[in-house]
Amino acid sequence: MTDFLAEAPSSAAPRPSDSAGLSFTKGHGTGNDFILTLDPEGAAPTDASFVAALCDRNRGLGADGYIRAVRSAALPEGRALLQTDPEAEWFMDYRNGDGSVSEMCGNGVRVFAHFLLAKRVAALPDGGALAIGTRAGVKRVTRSGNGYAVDMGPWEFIFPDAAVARGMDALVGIGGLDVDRPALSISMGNPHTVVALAEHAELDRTELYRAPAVRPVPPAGTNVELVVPSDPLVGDDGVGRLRMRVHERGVGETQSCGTGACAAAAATRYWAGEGAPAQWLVSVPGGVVGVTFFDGPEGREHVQLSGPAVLVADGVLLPTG
Ligand SMILES: N[C@@H](CCC[C@H](N)C(=O)O)C(=O)O
Repeated sequence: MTDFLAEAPSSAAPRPSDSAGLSFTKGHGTGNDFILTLDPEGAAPTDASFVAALCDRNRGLGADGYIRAVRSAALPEGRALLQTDPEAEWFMDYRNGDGSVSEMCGNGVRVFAHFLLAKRVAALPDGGALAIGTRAGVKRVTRSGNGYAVDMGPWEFIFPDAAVARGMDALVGIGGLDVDRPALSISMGNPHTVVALAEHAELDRTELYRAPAVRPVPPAGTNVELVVPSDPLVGDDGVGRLRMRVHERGVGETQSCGTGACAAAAATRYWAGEGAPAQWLVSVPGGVVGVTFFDGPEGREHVQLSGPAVLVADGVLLPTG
């Protein structure tokens, strides 16, 4: 049994208050991995030191993020959503591996839906959608192939004036590349800075264990996506293709980032201009996710993310120290 809790600073590492321990499930979406806990009343620990110790790959269980499944009614953010969307019974309370809170996680929300269904606390009727509360609003998840598709809502420029005037709004210094690269800052509810590189060799030699130096940094920090559009960009099937690596805010380089894939496709589509496809496949180190742009019900363009969701193991975290 792990004793990592004993290594976290004692003042900052809340123990599971329940003597039965903290039940958790390990899951991933294209290698972006999470520790999930079913926490209907919102009582499980969220202290940043606890989360960082839990997610530590050498001294903890190891994960890119920690997700509590809390009833929306048990959290102020959730109660606010319930006023307009009473279907969103469950709230995805997402934290990065360093313990910081994020507004949204695209791979996480698919894994979250799969987790709720596996725990039989939610149901997804054939052809129906599961509404999930997040800090970036309510997301609707449906089944798609062997995985799930999520209506991620509209994408937005973070610095609209510069983005529209120049097609870029930031410069990014990246380890392993000698010259700063132009970038476009895009919000998927959480912030992203997308850099296009010309060649696969460049993408391969970038050092993403260090955070890229972004100027200007969006107000709440940013996730950085490096993309190489395929050549030709659009295949005979009318689908656009990209290869992507990502350095996530609050984590480091990860195998995949769903919101990052959406932002990367949105930026590349914007750069490609009129006639660019609505459907994209984004290859990440951990697999492939699909991104589709469509007209949302309120007349704004929405982004749909699709991909797999895998649950790996259940466990119980017992205090040992
Ligand atoms: N991997 C996630 C994004 C997780 C949050 C991100 N690190 C942030 O701080 O915004 C995804 O699949 O979208």
